Amino acid sequence: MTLTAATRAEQRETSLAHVKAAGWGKGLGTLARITRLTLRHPWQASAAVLATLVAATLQLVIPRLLGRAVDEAQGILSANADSAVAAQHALLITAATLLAVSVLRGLFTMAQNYYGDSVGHHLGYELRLATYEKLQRLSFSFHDKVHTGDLITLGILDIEGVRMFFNTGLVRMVLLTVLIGFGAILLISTDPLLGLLSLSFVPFVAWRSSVTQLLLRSTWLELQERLAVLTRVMDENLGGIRVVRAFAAQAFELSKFDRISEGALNLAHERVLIRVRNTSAMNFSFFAAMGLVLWVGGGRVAAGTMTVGTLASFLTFMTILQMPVRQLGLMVNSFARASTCGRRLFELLDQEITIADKPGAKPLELRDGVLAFEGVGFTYPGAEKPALVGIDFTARPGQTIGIVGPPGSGKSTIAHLIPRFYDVSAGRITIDGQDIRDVTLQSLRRAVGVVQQDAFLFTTSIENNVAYGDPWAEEQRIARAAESAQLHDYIVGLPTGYGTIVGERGASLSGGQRQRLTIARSLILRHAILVFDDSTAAVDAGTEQRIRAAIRAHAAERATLIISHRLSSLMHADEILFIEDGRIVERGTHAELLAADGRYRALHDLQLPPVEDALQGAAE
Ligand SMILES: Nc1ncnc2c1ncn2[C@@H]1O[C@H](COP(=O)(O)OP(=O)(O)OP(=O)(O)O)[C@@H](O)[C@H]1O
Repeated sequence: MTLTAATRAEQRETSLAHVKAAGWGKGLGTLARITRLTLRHPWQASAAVLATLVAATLQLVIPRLLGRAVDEAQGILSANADSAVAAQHALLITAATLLAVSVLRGLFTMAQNYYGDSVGHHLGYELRLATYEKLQRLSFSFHDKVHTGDLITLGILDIEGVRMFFNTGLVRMVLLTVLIGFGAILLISTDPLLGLLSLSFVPFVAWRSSVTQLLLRSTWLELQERLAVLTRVMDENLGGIRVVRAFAAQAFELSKFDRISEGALNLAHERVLIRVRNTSAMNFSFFAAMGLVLWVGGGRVAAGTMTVGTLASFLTFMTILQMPVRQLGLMVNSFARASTCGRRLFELLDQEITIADKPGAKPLELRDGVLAFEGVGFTYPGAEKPALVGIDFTARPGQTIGIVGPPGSGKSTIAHLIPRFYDVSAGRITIDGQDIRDVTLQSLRRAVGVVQQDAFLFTTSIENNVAYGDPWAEEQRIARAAESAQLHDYIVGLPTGYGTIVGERGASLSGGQRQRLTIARSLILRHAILVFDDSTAAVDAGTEQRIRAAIRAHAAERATLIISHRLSSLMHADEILFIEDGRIVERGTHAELLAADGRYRALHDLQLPPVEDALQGAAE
């Protein structure tokens, strides 16, 4: 799924024409699925619908009672003293009934809102959890394609669109059907002409309010898009604040922000205009209809063919009906929004998880921890050229394999295949003879530790960052891992030591300190196989040597892979693989590769002039 493109395309799917073009069938399928999800809460959903039915019926009774009250009041005025008492009594009963019906209607409307919202909130909670869980399990090939921002939008705005559907779409539909449907029957059966005149504003207001809401929705989506760009610009500006200041680019950044901000302002202005224009048109049609009813009805009252009370009940009914009819647009909007948001959300929830446990997969049985690549080939999904071809090597416990090669040659790809971030396209990878695709992911990832190029840290204490893989690790273990990563002395020198909170993504630490913290995070877990993917690039040579010595002490019982651009990081390895264009083009020990006088030798002479080499050798 290319969500970025889909998002852009679907965000325009908002005007009436688009809703039609999108195909009612698919849209209805999505709405049916949302409805099925809401039915997982049958009690609350039934209570909401029942309360709506009762509230709407009671609302229909109010104009009748009011009309009767008016007739009774008129009766008091025109009656003699005796019958006036009886008429007053009747008016009191009608007034009390009216009050009771109004209070009951209020209570049932409260219940309708409470249960309607409750179903929506439960659904929102479930969908948020399901989405987050899915995102945790989806393979990297999915995350490579989809922009993180789009996933966040999906997790917030789209779930909101689906969540609101029950109350603002379905429940409102029940309310409007009862009010308009039964109301029309009541009015027309009382007086066909006056009934039709009373309802004459309904089609126009329903049409205008639906079109307005769809227009507002399309501009709302555009506004969201512009605000998202504003957020991105601000985020980038703050993230790259040092670059901006260094290039004295504040004025440029400000004008960029101002331009997008102005676009958002214009759109907001457009929205206000749409709303104001349509509200005026709807008000006009309503009052025109009311004028007609007063004119025709007034004539009938004057001719004595209709009571004042009946005319009053027509006018009251029109007033009551006005608001729900205007809300028809909100209902149509809710249907359109739920259908778009739901389709996007379900597309994500239905994504196939390509990297998953095979049915009946067993945990990895670790005996020695021998890692073997057997003729491994790999092509990234959608890529034309393979990233790796025919990779063969074996790493035994206590052994170190060094991997070196030019940028983009496929070194990190080798690291990503071992914990199954991706599955091989050819050949196989085994640990102690077991194909890693046949064992459970959990057991595999417990056995393999990858210290990644990108030293990502969480905004929490240093202690929590080191113990991320094992939150129950004791203090000594945490300190020992930090010591091996040559970070302990620095940490204890901090005023709050291991409790120091690292800033956003570790911003308060230097690049080298961040890398050493991620090394400590991996060392604490005692993986059977450890992979360092260029993870000491930001560490000075002296510190790196000390880390290497400490790792070697740990590595006595594990297989280690070191990927690096810096030869000094891997020249001590038992076997060094020189990768180019995804193939091993040279292999051997440091001495063998120097003697071969090939690419490795050329890189060596470039990086380590003879004097430094001698010093390195002495330090080993
Ligand atoms: N997620 C991805 N999707 C598609 N192609 C990718 C992806 N990641 C890497 N590649 C491509 O695969 C090839 C190998 O990339 P890889 O990251 O393994 O190289 P590398 O040797 O580790 O590079 P460097 O030394 O710069 O880190 C490159 O051509 C790269 O563009």
